[in-house]
Parts: sequence; C-alpha cells; structure tokens
Amino acid sequence: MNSSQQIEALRKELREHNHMYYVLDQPSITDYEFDQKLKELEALEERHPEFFDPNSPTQRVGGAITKNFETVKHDYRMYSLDNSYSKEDLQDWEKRIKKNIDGDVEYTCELKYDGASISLTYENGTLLRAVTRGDGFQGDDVTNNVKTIPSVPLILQGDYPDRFDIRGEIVLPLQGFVAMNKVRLEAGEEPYANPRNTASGSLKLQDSAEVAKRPLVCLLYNITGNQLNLNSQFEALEKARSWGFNVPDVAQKCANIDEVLAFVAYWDIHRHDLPYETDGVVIKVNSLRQQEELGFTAKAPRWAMAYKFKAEQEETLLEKITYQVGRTGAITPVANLSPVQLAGTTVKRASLHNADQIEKLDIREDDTVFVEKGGEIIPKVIGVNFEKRPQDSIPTQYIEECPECSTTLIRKEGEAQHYCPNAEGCPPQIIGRIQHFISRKAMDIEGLGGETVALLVKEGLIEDYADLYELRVDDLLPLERMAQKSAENLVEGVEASKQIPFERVLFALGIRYVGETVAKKLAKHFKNMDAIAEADFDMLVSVDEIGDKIAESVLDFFRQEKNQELVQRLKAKGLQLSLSEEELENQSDTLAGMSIVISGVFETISRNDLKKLIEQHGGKVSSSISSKTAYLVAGNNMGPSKRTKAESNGVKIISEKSFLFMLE
Ligand SMILES: NC(=O)c1ccc[n+]([C@@H]2O[C@H](COP(=O)([O-])OP(=O)(O)OC[C@H]3O[C@@H](n4cnc5c(N)ncnc54)[C@H](O)[C@@H]3O)[C@@H](O)[C@H]2O)c1
Ligand SMILES: [Zn+2]
Repeated sequence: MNSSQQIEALRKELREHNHMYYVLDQPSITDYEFDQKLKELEALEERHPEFFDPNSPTQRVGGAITKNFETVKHDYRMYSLDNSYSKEDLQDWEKRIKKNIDGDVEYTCELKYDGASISLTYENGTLLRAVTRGDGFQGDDVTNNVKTIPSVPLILQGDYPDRFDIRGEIVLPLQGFVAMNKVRLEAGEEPYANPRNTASGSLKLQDSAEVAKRPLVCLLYNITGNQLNLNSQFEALEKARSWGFNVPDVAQKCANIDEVLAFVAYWDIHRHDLPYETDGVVIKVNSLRQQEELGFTAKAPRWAMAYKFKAEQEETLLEKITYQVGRTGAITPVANLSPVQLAGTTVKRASLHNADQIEKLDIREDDTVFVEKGGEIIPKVIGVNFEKRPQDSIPTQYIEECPECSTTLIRKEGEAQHYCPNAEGCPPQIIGRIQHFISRKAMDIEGLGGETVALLVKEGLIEDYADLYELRVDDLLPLERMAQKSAENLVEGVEASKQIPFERVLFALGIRYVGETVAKKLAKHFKNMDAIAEADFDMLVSVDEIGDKIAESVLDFFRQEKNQELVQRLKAKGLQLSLSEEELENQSDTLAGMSIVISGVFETISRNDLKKLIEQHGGKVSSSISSKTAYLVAGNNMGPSKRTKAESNGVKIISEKSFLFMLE
C-alpha cells in the first residue's frame, strides 16, 4: 500500500469506528486503540500535507446528528479535546503554549467526565434548549429529555448573564448503571456495555418518560457567550456553581506542569472513589485572555489538553473456566482467576461472555490473561499473554451439555449465547424462575428470600411458582432453621401477594424480554392475561414499542401447555390477572395510535401528569414534531420554532384547556 492508500484506509476505518461509537453507541475497539490509530493517521498526514482533507477524522469532531430530533445550529462551535497519555506529551504542550504567550501561565485542572457532551442555552435565567455536540457545528435538540435530569436547573439564581451557553457532560453514575443492568438481566436481556454509551443512548430515546427513569447527572465545565464578564476558567466554574449548576468541586488551580502531574497522580488512584466514571484529567489554561490568544485548531482548543488514564488492567492466571446457568437457561462462561488487585478491589472471577468470545481471543485454562475493569458489574478478560502460554496448552472445548442437568445445549441462529433447553427439569432454571417471581419488583413476597426458594425446591416442596400458593405452615416447619414465626410470615407473605397488580404479575411470570416496562405496556394495552395469551403476532407488534423479538417470546411462552396451566392455577388462586376497575376507569382509546408533542409550561396540570394522561388514553408522547404528530399541546412560553415546525407539517396546535376538555 502506498501512503495515499494507507491514509485513505485509516480514514475509512476511523469513520466507521466513529459511527459505531457516536451513532450506534456500540464501539467495537477500545478508546486506547482508537486513539492510537488516530495518532497514526495524524503522523501520516503530517508527513504528506499533499493529501490534506478537511473531512479527515483528524480534522473533525467525531459525532453526528441523527434524524430523530430537530437539528439545531450551535451559536458557538463545540470542540473536542486533544489527548495525551504521557508526561512528555504534556511538557511538549506547555512548550507550544509558552511560544505563543508571554508571561506566566496558570492552569485549571478538572476531571474528564466520561459521558455525552451537552450544550445548554439559557436566556433570562431559564433553560431555552439542550443540544448534543453532534458534528460540532450542529446537534440534536434533546431539550425534553434533558429537562428530566434533576441536576439541570430550569431556572437560575444569582447574577447570571442574559444569554449564554453552558457546556457539560451527561453521565450515568455507576450505581445507577449497575441497577439498570440488574433489571435487564432479570428480564433476560443483554446488559448494557458501559455507562458512557448508556448515557449517550439515553439522551437519544424518543420517550422522555423513559429518560426520566434513568438516573442521569449533568456535570458542567464551560461557559460560552458574549460579554460574560469573566476572567478565568476557575472563576467561571465558581460562578456557574453559584447560579445553580452542578459543577464538581475537584477543580484545582496549578502553577506549572509538575503541579498538574501531581493532580493527575492523585486522581489516577482516587477516581475509583467517585460515583461516576472519569477517563482522565482536562488541563486548561486558566486565563480567558490567554485562551483567546491561543485559539483553536480545526478540532480542538489549543488552550486545553486531556490527559487520559490508562484503563486499569492486570495480568493473572486463569485457573479454570466454569459455566453458569441463568433462569432463562442462558449459559455464561466464567473465568476463575488467581486473585488479583484491580481498581481497588480483589478480582477472582471475570466474565468470558460466550463461546465466540473465547474462540476469538483464544482463551484457555492455564493461560495468563489480561483483566480489565470498566463500569461493568464483573470485570472482563480482554486478552491473553501468549508469551506465557504453557507448551502443553490445549484449545478450549466449549461445553456441549448443561453443567447442571446434562441436557444437550442449543444455540439459536443469530444468538451469541448457548441455552439449556430443559426449562422444566434444570435446577438453576427452576429456582431462578421462582426467585424472579418473588423478587421486589415482581410479586415482592415478604418473608421469602432467594435462598429459601432454593431450599424449598431442593426439599421437593415446590416445583414452580404456582406451588408457592399451596404451601402450609406445617409443610415448612420440618425445614432447617424454619421457626413457627418465620413459617407463618412466609405463608402470610404469599397470601398478601395476591393483591399485587396485574402488570407486576405479568412481569413476574418471567417471559423472556418482558421486563417491567414491557409488562406495563402489554397490561395496559390488553387489559387482562387471557387477551395476551390469545393475541397473535400482529396484535402484539401493534403495541407501542413491542418489537418482533418480544412478540415471538410472548407467543412462545403461551404456546407451551405447561405455562398455560401455570397461569390457570394462578388465576384459580385469586391473583390479579386483569387491570383493576380503577385502572380501567381511567383509561380510554381516545388517543389510540396518536403521537403527541407537548411544549411549554402548563397551568392546571404538571408535565408528568399530562404525559401520564396521554398514555392512559392510548396516545404516545413524542419529543419531536413530524408530519406523523397528531397534536401539539401548547402551554405558555412555547418556543416559536415549535410553532413554525407544527404549522409547516400541518400539525394541529391545541391549547391545554381544549386538550383536557377533549379527554373528559
Ligand atoms: N472506541 C471507539 O471506537 C471510539 C470511536 C470514537 C471515539 N472514541 C473515543 O472518543 C474519543 C474522542 O471523543 P471526543 O471527541 O468526545 O473527545 P474526548 O472524549 O477525548 O474529549 C472531548 C470531550 O471531553 C468531554 N469532557 C469531559 N469532561 C470535560 C471537562 N472537564 N472539560 C472539558 N471537556 C470535558 C467533553 O464532552 C468534550 O467534548 C477518542 O479519543 C476515543 O477515546 C472511541
Ligand atoms: Zn440444564
């Protein structure tokens, strides 16, 4: 390959990675690998200025705008940051600065929050709009989604300027991320890969009510605008804090690069104590006058530099590969490791994901492997140190039979995971289903825990969740550590669960892909269990947000006689298998199939209640106007652009009062 071809090939490859990272939120290589390739391209382009291209990934911010939101041009461009991974890089940067600036240079060090960039515009102290970085020139208007984030002030306090942009990062704290993944795993869904991509994906959801459920946080770090009367970055941070923004107070002023390095060294260790992920430190020239003198390159400010932490990685021995069976029968291979210290915790086990992953990385027992810990629940093995592979090493044979019940495993076309099909006889599946049934978000049975369920199954007292409703105190007393009182509590807890509303019973059944939200949607639409059991494919996919995969899974569940029987037994025991009178009363089909946008401030009803009301009447709340929008419900102070857009798309604009009247 000649240089020109090499450059083109790299550009093409990096564009593809940008697309996967920014648009699909599903990167296929690590950030470090991406940065190395970008640096390679930079070096090549520098040697061959004749091939300069303003559209090269080295010259442009990597993001893109989507078609799902209104596109908004930024008043002030949004830039990326240059990266460095070493002390030498930082020293070179300082030299470049000193060449252009006379006198002393002071720095502000901040943490580099790992989430999605956002620009908030405020006018007269109220939030006007929130726009993603996009390609740096224009982005997606995600105002409705961002308004659901509690740390974004809708109204400011203090001496704020008339109009300004404030930039920040929307992140998903680790605790919230882990909780979200727990729910997904419980529903038999693939977990989200990491907090950054989940935060970014959340902003792009069409349903703001879904966004509101995600525990997002908005951290701010930059004020941009005209005549702001600010002198330094550090001062800007303090001001923003005083106006009501969430500005982390870790920022520190540094007099030179050595002080900067001390800040980096401190946070390289203490970052693990933070509630959210950070992937480095951002160093900025503190004086805004000096920043102005330094200006920007095509892609990034010359006055700022990101210093990226290396992902925490350790080498350790993979002693044994074992296999776990989940409640849906999914098999997960697990690496059992010689204990190793990683990111402040001792790691003994790591996920190997699936057979393909093991084959791709050629992972074997007795290998020395690299283990990395990101935001995942458990760490993962990312590669093998082949130099340390023993001579007599043999390739891993993925198991063919279930480790718990010896049934031959199956793998459906297009799926990465192997499954044990013996749903009825495989102990971890039986126990897992009942544990899911009693869990807090499902039937929430007081006095009964996961371990007791396992014991009840082992002792032959129950075989499925309907059996729980047959248990009597006398059956339980012979069990180990089961006193009269706990036995009574258990039976009472089971009895009380008969009042749990229909949608949660539906979730509790443990139908694959039917998580909490999907269960709610199905319950609301079909109103009772029989209707769901009798629905065909077309009826199922006609429900908002129910896709092919979920529909197939529901059909599959009710096709099995055993499941039909289970449901009949639950019905006979008096569980809630339909919506209550009260829930039914508040429902109508007035807005069935309609997409509705709400905008502005409402007088007699809160935004959230209005959204709920629309959903109760069969409508769908959408954040952007298109020709498919049925109504734009206009509150006070609705933006003029919304009105124009509605008018040009022939969308009916309706007042709060008329709309509520229509639903009476
Ligand atoms: N793995 C992949 O396939 C892939 C693909 C594309 C990009 N990437 C990663 O993304 C990076 C490029 O992304 P980028 O252009 O968003 O740059 P970046 O994430 O390296 O840095 C710029 C961004 O940092 C954020 N930031 C966080 N805290 C900040 C603070 N305190 N002050 C200022 N900014 C702060 C801002 O959103 C800013 O836009 C690459 O270096 C690479 O690591 C990875
Ligand atoms: Zn099995």
